[in-house]
Amino acid sequence: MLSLLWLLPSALAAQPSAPDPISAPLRDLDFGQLNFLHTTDTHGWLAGHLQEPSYSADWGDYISFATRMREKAESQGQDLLVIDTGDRVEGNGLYDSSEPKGVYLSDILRHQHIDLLTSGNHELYKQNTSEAELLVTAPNFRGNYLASNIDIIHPSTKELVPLAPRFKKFTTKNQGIRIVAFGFLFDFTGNYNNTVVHKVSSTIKEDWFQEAIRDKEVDLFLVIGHVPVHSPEYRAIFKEIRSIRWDTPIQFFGGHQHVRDYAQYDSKSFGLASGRFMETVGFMSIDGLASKTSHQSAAGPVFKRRYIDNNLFSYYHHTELDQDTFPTEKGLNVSRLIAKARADLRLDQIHGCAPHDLWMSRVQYPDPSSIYTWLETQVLHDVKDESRVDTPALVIVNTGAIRFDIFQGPFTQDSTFIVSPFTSGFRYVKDVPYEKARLIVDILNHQPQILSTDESSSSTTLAPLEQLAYKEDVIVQNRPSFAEQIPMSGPALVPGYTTKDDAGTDGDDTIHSPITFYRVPNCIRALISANASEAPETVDLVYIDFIEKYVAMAAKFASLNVDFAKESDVYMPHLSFTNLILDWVKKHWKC
Ligand SMILES: O=c1ccn([C@@H]2O[C@H](COP(=O)(O)O)[C@@H](O)[C@H]2O)c(=O)[nH]1
Ligand SMILES: [Zn+2]
Ligand SMILES: [Zn+2]
Repeated sequence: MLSLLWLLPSALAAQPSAPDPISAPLRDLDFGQLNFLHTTDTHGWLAGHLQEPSYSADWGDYISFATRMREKAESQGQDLLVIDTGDRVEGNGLYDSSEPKGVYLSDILRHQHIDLLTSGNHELYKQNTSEAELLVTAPNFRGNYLASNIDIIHPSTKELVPLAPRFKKFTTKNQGIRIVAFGFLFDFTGNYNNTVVHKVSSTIKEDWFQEAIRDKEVDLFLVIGHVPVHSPEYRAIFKEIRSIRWDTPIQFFGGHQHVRDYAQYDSKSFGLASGRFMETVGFMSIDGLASKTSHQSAAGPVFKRRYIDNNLFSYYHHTELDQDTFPTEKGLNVSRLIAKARADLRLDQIHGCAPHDLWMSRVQYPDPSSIYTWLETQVLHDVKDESRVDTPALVIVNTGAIRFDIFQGPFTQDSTFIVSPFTSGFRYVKDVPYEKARLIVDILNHQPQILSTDESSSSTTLAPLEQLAYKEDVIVQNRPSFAEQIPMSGPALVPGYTTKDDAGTDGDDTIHSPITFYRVPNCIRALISANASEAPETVDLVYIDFIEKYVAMAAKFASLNVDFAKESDVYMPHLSFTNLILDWVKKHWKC
């Protein structure tokens, strides 16, 4: 059923700086015997989106929402489980700007009751991040953190141990549904060497997994993971469980691609992916399941999904509450904790003012409003190593290093990490023929999205297109909105998510008008030369160090005979990509 909800004035929202009111027609949620709320790829955005009304609820509001939803489910004798599938870190000042990183974030995160959670790839890029998962996050959610295919070298004992239990069996409180749950990470290879990510295909052949799926007292297999729902990894897990249990329902929750998506594997197996950056709270319900005391319904279980826009107005609607009855004491306290953390970290400190919006994929590239054109024509021209000042350089950056758009107006301490949180610096190889350097960029750009959304290939040659392109149409279609405001002259639709998935086009709770997105290349480049009108013969080939492996592969393809391990060196020591952008903003964008 659709209802029109008038969104309330910002004064009523939890954050003092929450954006102006919007109105939006909403689709309702259908509760079932077993209900789920799902977040993924929150990347530190626990304060919500301060500049986008559609996504302006914070983690405190989400705590109130989960509590009220659980109350609603339980009042009907049903169950509710809260799931998170990783990439909780890197991408927002609330995580990245503290010293050490993450101290405020983990203290905020732990207040949500999460029934099952797992790790993303971002938890594993650096040694201290994965150790914080082992020593802080997993204990904070004791018994609920699962790591079916991740081991870590314990910092005290130096032994390789599972990051968390491999799986868990439990029975739901109200319905008595017996669940066996797993927690996977996709076949990630970019982790620091203190962790081991076992391939999904070999993990599912291990004895513990084989025994777990042979358990006959199971009403539902629950597979949560930082894995795209349309992926070879989830397909393999589905097939393995099905080969043993032909009839048991399987619910998957996934992430990593930052899209809303829903996969149907068979009539009793579905997977939900719930976007990114606290824009989306995924909702699933299942009805007709067997339990300790009842049989599966004759017609089979019914699965329903909904993608909830993360704002108070959706929350009020779905809980049938209002600004007086919705918030819980705990939720309000967590919103205050977030506000205090933001103040301590001075996240509203202004470094400069953007003269206009700069988009990642809302405009075609190149374009004066493309963030990549801005980088190529302006920011990257500040990449210059003092010791190489007289040598032309071709600078290569992966577009995936940029994580979010820049809105016109203040560029804050928070924006610094929202736009690019990565600490990678630059490296270079000298005396590269200019034509070969250009060819390397062309080769990189003729590959699938290896440098933007996926690093699962461990191949030593450049992978063929099909190998890495996880359902690219989904990546392009189900992109997030920028929630631009339409003037309040009636129930006009707000631009936003218009998701198309395996169940159709009715998944989003909020009915939006669509937004067009454009593909961007894997890499951009800028030639830095005193004599820009003339093509140099040779250049310093400068690249962000995160992509060295790919640059080296492309160089091989371009017949450039360089041993990157021996012949590359640091360029502009101590400069991270994040700081390059920040320094440029401070210098050029006066308010
Ligand atoms: O140091 C880094 C780390 C990551 N990236 C980019 O991010 C994606 C992975 O992010 P997800 O949130 O897991 O999708 C990776 O493919 C790179 O494009 C980076 O540029 N630098
Ligand atoms: Zn992510
Ligand atoms: Zn990821």
